[in-house]
Amino acid sequence: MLEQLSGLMEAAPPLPVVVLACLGVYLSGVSLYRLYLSPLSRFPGPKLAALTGWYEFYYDIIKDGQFYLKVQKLHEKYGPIIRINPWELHASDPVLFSQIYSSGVKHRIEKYAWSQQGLRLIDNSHILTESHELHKLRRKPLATFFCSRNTDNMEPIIWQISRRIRSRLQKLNRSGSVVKMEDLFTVVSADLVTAFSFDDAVDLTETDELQLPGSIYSALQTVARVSAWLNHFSWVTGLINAIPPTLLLRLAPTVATNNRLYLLVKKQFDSSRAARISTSKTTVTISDDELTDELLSPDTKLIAHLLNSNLPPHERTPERVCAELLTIFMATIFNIPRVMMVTTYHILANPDIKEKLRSELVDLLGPDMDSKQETPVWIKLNKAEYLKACVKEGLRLFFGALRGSARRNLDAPIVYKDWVILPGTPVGMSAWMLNTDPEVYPDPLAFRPERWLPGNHKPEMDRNFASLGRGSRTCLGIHLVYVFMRHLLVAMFGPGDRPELTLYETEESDVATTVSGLSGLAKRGARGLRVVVEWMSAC
Ligand code: HEM
Repeated sequence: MLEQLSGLMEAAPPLPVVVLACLGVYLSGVSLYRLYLSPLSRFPGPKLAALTGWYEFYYDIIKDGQFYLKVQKLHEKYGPIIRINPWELHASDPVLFSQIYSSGVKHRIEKYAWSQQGLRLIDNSHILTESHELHKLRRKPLATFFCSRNTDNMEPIIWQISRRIRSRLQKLNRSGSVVKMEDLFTVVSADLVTAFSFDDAVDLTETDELQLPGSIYSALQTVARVSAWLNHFSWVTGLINAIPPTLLLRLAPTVATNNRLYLLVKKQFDSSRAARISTSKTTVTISDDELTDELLSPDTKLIAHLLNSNLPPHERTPERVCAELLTIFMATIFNIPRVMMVTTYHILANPDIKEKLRSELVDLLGPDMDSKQETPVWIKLNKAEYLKACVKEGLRLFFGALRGSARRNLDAPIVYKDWVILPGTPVGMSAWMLNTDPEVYPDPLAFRPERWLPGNHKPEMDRNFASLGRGSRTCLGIHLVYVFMRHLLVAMFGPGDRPELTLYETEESDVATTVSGLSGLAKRGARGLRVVVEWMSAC
C-alpha cells in the first residue's frame, strides 16, 4: 500500500506545476468570462482593456494620468459607448450626461466605488458612501449648509478673507520677491473653510500639524497623485492605514498629509464648544423631498450644524462628523487653488481680458470701493457679466476631475440608440471630453470668456459643462465656488489700491490641468503660477 502511494507521489507533477496549472485554469476561466460571457462583452473596445485592469494602469500610472486621453481616442475608433476595463463602460455623447449622472429622484444612483479607493481616511464621509439611501441621508444636512441662501449669508466673511490676498500681496510687494500664487490661494482657502467650519479660525501657516517639508499645495498635489496609485492597489491603503500615524508622519511626511489634516480637524473638534454641548438628539426621519432651504444664522458653524442636525445619533459620532469636516476641508483646499491658478494665469497672460475685467469692476463698484469698506455682494456682482464669464471659463478649463467617476443606476436600464446598459452597470463620462467638445466650445483650449456672454452663450454649453459634476452627487460647494472665485478676482483685479501682477517665468503648461489624479493636476515638474507684484495706488 505504502509502496503504491509513494509510486503515485513520484508520478504526480511537482507542486509548482500544479499551482501553475490551477492558475492557468483560473485565468482562462476569468478571461473567457470577461471576453465572451460578461454582460459587458457586447460593448466595443480593445480586447486587452476588456481582459485586464492593467491596460488602464499603464495609461494611468506608467503614463502619469493620461488614461482620459486614451479613452477619447478609443471613442473615436469604437463609437459613443465603449468598454474601458473589465467592469466599466464609458460614454461620449453629451446627451447622456444628465441621464448617467441623474438626480436620483426616480431611481437609486450609486457611485462606483473603484475611483475612490485611495481616500480611505474619509471612509465614513458622504463622499465615499456608495449606497444611494445612506448617501442621501448624510448629504442632506451638508446640502442645507451650502445651499445658495446660506452661502450668500457667508458673503461678508468670504469677502473679508478674499481681501487677505490683497493685503498679503501688498506686504510681499515690499519684499520684492517672486510670489507663488498657489501658496496664497491655499492659505486663503484654508482660512475660509476653517472660518465657516469651526469656532476658532486656524492659521494654517502656524499649525504644528502641518509643518511640511514643502508647501501644503505641493503636498496636496502629491496626495492626489498617490491616490491614483491607490485606486489600482486598494490593499496598500489598508497597509498605510495600519501604520501608526506618528510613524507614518516620520516615514512619509507628504503621503501623510491627509493624516495631518485629520489631526488638525480632530483637534478643532475636541476643543469646539459645539462638541462639548452637543446633546444626543433622537432620530428624525429624513423625508424624500428635495433639499430643505432652511435659513441658518450667519454665525452657525458647520461643526455645530452637523452635531445638531437631524441625523441619527450614530451618524453624529465624533469620527463621522470629523470625516465630513475633513472632506469639506480637503475639497476646498484641493480645488480652489487649482482653479484660481488656471483662471488667474489666463487673465494675466491676456492683457485685453485683464483690462476688460478691471474696467467692468470699476464701473460696477466705483473707483473708491476700498474706502467704503463695503462687501461687493452677490446681487451686485451678478451684474458683472464679464467677471462671471471669466469664472465660468476658468472652471471649464480647470475641468475638476478629468476622468468622471462612474455611476450605477440600480433600478433602470440606460437606453441609447441600439444599446441597452443594464441596471447596476458602472458607466462614466469624462469632464475633459465634455468641456472640450469643439462643436460646443469652438477653439476649446483657448480661454475665451466672451463665449459665456449674453448673446454668445448657448444652451449646449450648460449641457456640456462638467467641471462641477451633475446629479445627486454634484459638487456640494457649487455656489460657494462661484461666490468665492468672484470675490477673489475682485480682490485681485477690482478697483481701489491694488496689486498689479505680472507673470514671472510661467507658461500655460505650468498651471494647465493635464494629469488625471484624485482631482485634475498639472504635469510633473510644473513650476506653478509665479508673479511679481507692484502696488498701485488708486489716486
Ligand atoms: C473649483 C472648485 C471645485 C471643483 C471643480 C469641484 C468639483 C467637484 C466634482 C466634479 C464633484 C463630483 C465628484 C464625483 O462625481 O465623484 C464634486 C463633489 C463634491 N464637492 Fe466639489 N469641487 C470644487 C470645490 C468644492 C468646494 C469648495 C467644496 C466645499 C464645500 C466642495 C465639496 C464637494 C463635496 C463634498 C463633493 C461630494 C458630493 C457628494 O458626493 O454628494 N467642492 N466636486
